[in-house]
Amino acid sequence: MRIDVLTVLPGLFDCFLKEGVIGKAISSGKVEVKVHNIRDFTTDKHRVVDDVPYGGGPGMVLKPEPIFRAYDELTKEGEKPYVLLTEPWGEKFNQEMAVELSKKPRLMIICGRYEGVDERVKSLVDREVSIGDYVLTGGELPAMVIMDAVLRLIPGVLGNLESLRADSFSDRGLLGYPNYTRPAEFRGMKVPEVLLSGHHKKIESWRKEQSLRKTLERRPEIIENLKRKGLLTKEELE
Ligand SMILES: COc1cccc(COC(=O)c2cn[nH]c2)c1
Repeated sequence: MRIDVLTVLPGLFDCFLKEGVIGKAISSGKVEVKVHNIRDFTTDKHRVVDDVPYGGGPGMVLKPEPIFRAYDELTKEGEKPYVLLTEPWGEKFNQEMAVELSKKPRLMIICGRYEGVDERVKSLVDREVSIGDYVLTGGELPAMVIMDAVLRLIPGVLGNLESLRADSFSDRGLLGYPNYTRPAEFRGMKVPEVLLSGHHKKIESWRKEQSLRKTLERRPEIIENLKRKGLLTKEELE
């Protein structure tokens, strides 16, 4: 997968693209992520990327020209990217969308900022995406959240150990089961016996039950959603 990011603050991505699983996925060439400074696509001396809103009102709006110039330049060759725009009022990002996006050969993420982008930029956008109902100073962190969730789903990125994690749970948006590691007892708190039993079938069903119970308690709408989509097996429904 190739991802092009358009932002006025490219420096925010430096650590994210160097460290951890994401850093390895890029250095190994499994994925390609290029961060572009929108300012590099301005033509005026002051490299202006924003301007005051028509109709008045507070703040500034990201101008269309530099973004369109960047889009034209970056889409001259290769596959057309699936374009995301990060803004607070977009479609809510979730694991289902992460799975869908992980199958695209090429993404472009335009990071909103200030009061937002000029509306005409949306003619380039396939999906306006929000990571939550709150307002940040810029769409760069949401872009990193989206890339993190998407890139970890690319085959080979997580490596075989982690990818064996019961992703059939998180892929369906179910909450995770409790995790324990040594010691078996710590400050009087014991690890559940079943996890020490070595009985894999019992352990698997205990984890599934824990995950479903926690999801039903904290996020019943996820269970309802999965029921409606027929994504819960009948024994899971019991
Ligand atoms: C008016 O403030 C704006 C305008 C445009 C972009 C942003 C940054 O994005 C977010 O705040 C966001 C994205 N998903 N969830 C929150 C803020």
